[in-house]
Amino acid sequence: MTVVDEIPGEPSDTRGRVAELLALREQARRGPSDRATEAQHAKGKLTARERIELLLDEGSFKEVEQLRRHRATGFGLEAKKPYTDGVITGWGTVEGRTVFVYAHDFRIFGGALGEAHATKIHKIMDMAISAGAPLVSLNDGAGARIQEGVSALAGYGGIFQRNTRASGVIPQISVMLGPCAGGAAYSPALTDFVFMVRETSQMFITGPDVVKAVTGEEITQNGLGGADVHAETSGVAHFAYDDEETCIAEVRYLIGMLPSNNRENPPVVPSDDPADRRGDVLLDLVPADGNRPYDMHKVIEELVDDGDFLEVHERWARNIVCALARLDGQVVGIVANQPQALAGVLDIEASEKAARFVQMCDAFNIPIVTLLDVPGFLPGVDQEHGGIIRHGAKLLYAYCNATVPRISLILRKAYGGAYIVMDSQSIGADLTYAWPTNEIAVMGAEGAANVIFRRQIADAEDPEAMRARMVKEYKAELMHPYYAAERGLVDDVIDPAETREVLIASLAMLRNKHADLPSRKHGNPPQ
Ligand SMILES: CC(=O)SCCNC(=O)CCNC(=O)[C@H](O)C(C)(C)COP(=O)(O)OP(=O)(O)OC[C@H]1O[C@@H](n2cnc3c(N)ncnc32)[C@H](O)[C@@H]1OP(=O)(O)O
Repeated sequence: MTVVDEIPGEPSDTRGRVAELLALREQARRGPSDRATEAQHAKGKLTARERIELLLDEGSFKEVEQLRRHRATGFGLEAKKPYTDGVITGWGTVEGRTVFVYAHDFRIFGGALGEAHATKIHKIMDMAISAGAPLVSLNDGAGARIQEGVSALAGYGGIFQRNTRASGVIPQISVMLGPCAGGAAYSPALTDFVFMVRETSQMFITGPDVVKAVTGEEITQNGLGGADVHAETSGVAHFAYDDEETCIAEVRYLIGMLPSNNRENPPVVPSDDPADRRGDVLLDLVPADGNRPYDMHKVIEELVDDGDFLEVHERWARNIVCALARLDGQVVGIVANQPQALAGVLDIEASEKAARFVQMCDAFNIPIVTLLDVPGFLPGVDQEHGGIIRHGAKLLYAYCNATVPRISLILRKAYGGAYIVMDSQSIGADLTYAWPTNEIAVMGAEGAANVIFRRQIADAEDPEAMRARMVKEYKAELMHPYYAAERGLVDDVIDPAETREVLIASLAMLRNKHADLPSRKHGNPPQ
């Protein structure tokens, strides 16, 4: 394939040159062959350009290095030098705001990454960082291009380094739309959000063949690294959808909730939902009895603008809910215990999930609202041996480090370390509220009485009667709803129906909050 063969006009004048350019562009846009496009569609997948069209506002895409080709040799590569080199890069807009994008073209070398392909991605990442705009990768690639050896591996290194440098500076969103192996799976893991599509996208470090050779385990690609696995079990994916169209529409929705970079605030969308709307339904929705479950989603729905929220990691660690929503038009990150799953305890996965979310909110100037109804950390050998101490510490560290406005609200119980960790006043919450159903203590009354009145209970003629008396005494002394308010450890006890109004007024007061951390290279957070 040479340029000369394809010149439709006379190249010696400018019109001929322009005709040549248009022909080359058309060739690059079309891609390798109709057959390759049909094969891509037959797998239930869109082409890279079709995906970009769905992501960006109509007609806004500006491509960079469309005519780039590789210069690699060997293994027949000299004869196969397609334009774009298998990745389409550029920028456009989402709801009028600039967004950078790169999209692997699976029709070219299976979207595998060679040297030219990698440097195109490096360039667009550098542009996104300089311009201070989000970067979206539409991944459908087979990892390092085998024929290019170490050059391909080095290309990945350049991406990882830029992912890390861009972390907390611009939002980075990875959309997985095909089988992504090796390096193609690591870059997404460094980004803020990972989206996947069921059946057609997979992520793994080594595929099923290698797994079988090394461990003897037999498993399908989806069983090893499909969307459900990563959205429910591993926590690698934040979102999973049934088709590419819905997935990419949700990426657009998420972008609308995020600032373009860490120096901006998230976009405010004026809301018709009254700031002082009462939530009387909350009085019945949350049972006063701390042991009765309810769905925290319904509480969030009642509090936020128009009942709309975007749940992150919806199906992983369901005992904690992390969601982006708006209160009077302003984006907030909500972290809430879910009494409906594992009674809302904090365990290893819930701690990791919430820690990453809090960290993301803090990086991108999103105020955090924490809704507590937590019986404590989950006890057990598995949890202790699995490192609940260091995983729980991640959440503690993330909150302690966060300088965005932070408001916490205790709905019912908040016991022990979990109370402290979930944005208590003592670790820096700007405002803490409690409903009159709150119960804050080191532990539940039964457990507490068994420890501190052990001797009295053992020595009593009727130990059960003594235990009941001591539990009652402990509750009356320490577990009444105004114990914390009397000590200034919550700023106010509020009527649940007025929660929305209180949160909105508090956020408005905190809008210009400014807090500096001591100068340091970086912290050393628990891992
Ligand atoms: C640091 C790292 O990234 S290490 C990881 C290196 N990558 C890998 O080990 C993955 C190797 N590839 C695969 O396992 C499979 O190709 C899969 C799972 C990604 C996709 O499988 P399928 O959908 O069946 O596609 P298929 O295997 O036909 O590949 C499509 C085309 O891409 C090519 N291709 C696939 N992977 C690569 C690669 N890593 N390098 C170069 N070309 C590749 C195939 O040769 C094929 O080319 P052709 O159309 O000219 O025949």
